[in-house]
Amino acid sequence: MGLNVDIEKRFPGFSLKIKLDCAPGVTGILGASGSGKSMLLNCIAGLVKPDAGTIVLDGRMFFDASKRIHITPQHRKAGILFQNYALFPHMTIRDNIAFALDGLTPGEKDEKVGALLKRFNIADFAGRYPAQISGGQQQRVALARALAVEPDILLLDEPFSALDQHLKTRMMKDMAELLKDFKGCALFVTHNMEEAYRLCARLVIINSGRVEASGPRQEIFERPESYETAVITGCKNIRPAVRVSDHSVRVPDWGLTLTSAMEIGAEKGFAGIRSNHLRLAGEGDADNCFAAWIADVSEAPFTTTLYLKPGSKPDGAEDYQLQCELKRDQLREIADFSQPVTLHFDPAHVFFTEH
Ligand SMILES: Nc1ncnc2c1ncn2[C@@H]1O[C@H](COP(=O)(O)OP(=O)(O)OP(=O)(O)O)[C@@H](O)[C@H]1O
Repeated sequence: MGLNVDIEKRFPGFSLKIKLDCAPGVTGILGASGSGKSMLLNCIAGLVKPDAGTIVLDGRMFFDASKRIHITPQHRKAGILFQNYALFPHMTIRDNIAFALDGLTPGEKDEKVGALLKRFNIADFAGRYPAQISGGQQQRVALARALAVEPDILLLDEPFSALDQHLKTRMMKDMAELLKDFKGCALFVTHNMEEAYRLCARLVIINSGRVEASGPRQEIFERPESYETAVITGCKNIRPAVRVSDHSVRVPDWGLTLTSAMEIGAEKGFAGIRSNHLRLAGEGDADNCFAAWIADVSEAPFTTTLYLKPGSKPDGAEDYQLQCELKRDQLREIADFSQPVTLHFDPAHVFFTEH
């Protein structure tokens, strides 16, 4: 059971070559802009035809280039939700939802659409056109339409990116509920690490049309195996490093030798620590403590990021090499800090990737 993709698609200047096996559940797809995430979803949905390979869902062949099998999008029973909602502008909300329902009597159709309108709290606008409702309401209509076909697979391509923060939080909660009840495979493309972490049990990292890494989300975040995986999952502090011993690495750019709880296997690679794991040293921190100067400070509603230079005084706000993200209440404690501050690189969170 699950989704098995092994495809190639070539364009001038870009090629997608993806091999991927997804178990039922939510798989997050992360990757830089232009890395091929939407193209992958479009191939699975049947909107783009690969040049070679196979796509199989729960044993059903969607696509097999060698046997010339290419099931139409309508017959794949994929629930698709794209970032721009893709509602038909000339159809009412009710007709948009009913559009994909084949093989039902008018009575059955009405009953089904009525239930979806109610479930997604959009019954009041059933007779309006997409341009006459808000972005959040449009997104709920698109979700209702995606679920109308009772999909075997859900393909969600940055579904919240056009929503404001308040709506995004609400939709994310609704989506989490919905995905909990969904028994099939769901692929969820996002650039947002919080969304990826909250909604996805597993992650696939796409880099230049290839699978860079895949695995349980915690593993991917805690122990990225490549520089690209670390950067794509949002790591701000990662630099070339040289192995010193089984558990220590030298990072020349930072002028530091760090201890890591993880065993360091290769001679050369990259050492990193996520900005939320880099802390100001407290009592009892002994290993991995180093002096650093604050080059700049950036405040968000609940967090503050310090831009730091280890060792010597910075020449200006841009002269920093490390980022340390603190919660607001932590900041209060350091309101009177004197410089340089002492940073603590928790060995449990210092990771090392091979080249
Ligand atoms: N029809 C096409 N012809 C040629 N190249 C294309 C075509 N469609 C997409 N591409 C290219 O394929 C690459 C992957 O595009 P895709 O939309 O899958 O990226 P993405 O990872 O979804 O990006 P984003 O995060 O910005 O949405 C891009 O470089 C894009 O320019």
